Amino acid sequence: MMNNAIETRGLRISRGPTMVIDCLDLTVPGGAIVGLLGPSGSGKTTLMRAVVGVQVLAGGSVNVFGQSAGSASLRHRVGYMTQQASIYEDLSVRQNLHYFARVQGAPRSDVERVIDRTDLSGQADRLARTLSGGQASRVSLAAAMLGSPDLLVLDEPTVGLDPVLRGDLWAIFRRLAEDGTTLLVSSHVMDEATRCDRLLLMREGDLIADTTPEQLLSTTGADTAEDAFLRIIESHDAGPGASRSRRRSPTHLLTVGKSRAQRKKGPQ
Ligand SMILES: Nc1ncnc2c1ncn2[C@@H]1O[C@H](COP(=O)(O)OP(=O)(O)OP(=O)(O)O)[C@@H](O)[C@H]1O
Repeated sequence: MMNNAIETRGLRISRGPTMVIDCLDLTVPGGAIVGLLGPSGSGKTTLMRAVVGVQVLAGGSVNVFGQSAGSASLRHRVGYMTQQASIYEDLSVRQNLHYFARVQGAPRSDVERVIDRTDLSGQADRLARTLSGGQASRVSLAAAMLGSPDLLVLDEPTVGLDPVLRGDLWAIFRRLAEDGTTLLVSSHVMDEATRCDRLLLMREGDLIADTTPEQLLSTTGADTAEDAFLRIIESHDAGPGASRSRRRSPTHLLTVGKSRAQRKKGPQ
């Protein structure tokens, strides 16, 4: 039986005094680029931290390929690229990657493979501090790719990059997905939605839409992903006081999650 790449059930996470994610159910099948989109502060990083197993849970479960997130058996199957480039500035690109390969127990030969896959051959011997933002992002991505993980969790990998560099990174993501890697990619740039196979829209810790780029546009009638998301958010924010048909329209073909207030009212 094929395990889902990611499955959360009744997931609850508090950060500081705030319950950031409250009862999140999510299923992500493997082998695709899954966009995790939502405004700043909606809980994308928190969810990703739970998926890679570095976040304390207040309740519920997170499974990755059928194993509890963070378990030792997943160590080589999950790669994580954090929002901040985590590389040593006084080492070259190649030295950084040799260091991370050693820490992660990845084969030495992997270093040249990931340099090649991220188009860093021309910069391999340059000190990391001399790299542009786009090149530094690719080094972080290359480090996450060491050991050929089955799931790559990439937290806002394109933030701050110009459209050309963003396009280059998305081309790399697509090649990885074609080779069978599952990618969970967060962004708050809504036009990146169209580059994904599947979309999860988060808002204030809730999953408010689980859809595809095509479905997103066709069901909302919007011309752009940004407009479509705004329509979904408006519909969702109509809240429990709104009529059921109003709440579900125009996103009735999407899997729209219940808001926290709706969940507290119980099944409807
Ligand atoms: N270390 C922390 N302590 C307390 N609260 C936190 C902490 N980190 C995040 N939060 C809060 O948790 C909520 C979700 O934050 P999170 O970083 O997961 O959102 P995000 O969608 O990834 O945002 P962004 O797109 O800006 O990275 C926010 O309200 C944030 O203020």
